[in-house]
Amino acid sequence: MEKDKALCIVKEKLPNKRYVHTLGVLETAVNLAQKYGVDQKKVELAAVFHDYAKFRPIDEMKQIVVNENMDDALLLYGEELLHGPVGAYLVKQEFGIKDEDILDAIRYHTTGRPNMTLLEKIIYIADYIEPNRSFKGVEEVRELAQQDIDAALITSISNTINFLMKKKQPVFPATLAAYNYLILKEE
Ligand SMILES: Nc1ncnc2c1ncn2[C@@H]1O[C@H](COP(=O)(O)OP(=O)(O)O)[C@@H](O)[C@H]1O
Ligand SMILES: [Fe+2]
Repeated sequence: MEKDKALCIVKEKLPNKRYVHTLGVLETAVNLAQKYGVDQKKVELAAVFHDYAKFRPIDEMKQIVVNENMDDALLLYGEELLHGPVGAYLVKQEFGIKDEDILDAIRYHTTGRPNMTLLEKIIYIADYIEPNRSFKGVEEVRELAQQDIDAALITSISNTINFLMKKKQPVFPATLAAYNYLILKEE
């Protein structure tokens, strides 16, 4: 599918603010893909569709997790975790996007996981640092992303874990595993 067609599809599904966020992720991800040498077409589709399912009814997303035998843990760590895996499922079903690299980047964009592909890392980081984001610590990750994508990932994942812990919210195990994987690899 062409990027412009994908953009038309998500524009219909997302409120304007989320669509503008998606455009920011697209621009940032394409930039990182050029820097790190990742297929531009794959990065474009993964970026445009990453939040495709964000505004689906929670019950519908939970039903898909159950019916499609996805990881049960997705039902236990907060509703925010549903839209990645469900989005990957829906873009395959509805638009015939079968490229597993693209689907994985959509699937894991919220939680991360150990041993992420470069495409997954780029979507994760682009989601975190796109120009419309303005939270404490974002500038440091923007700078790291230009030097060392793994360093950017360690900082953003660690910020997210800290953020969840401060609010006494549960942390999805794959996110902790992603952090450990990156730290152990550094040594
Ligand atoms: N590892 C995690 N475990 C549990 N909840 C998480 C985790 N990572 C992110 N979240 C929740 O998901 C929200 C962000 O989802 P994400 O897909 O990264 O962003 P977006 O809002 O752009 O869709 C966070 O605000 C947080 O509440
Ligand atoms: Fe998201």
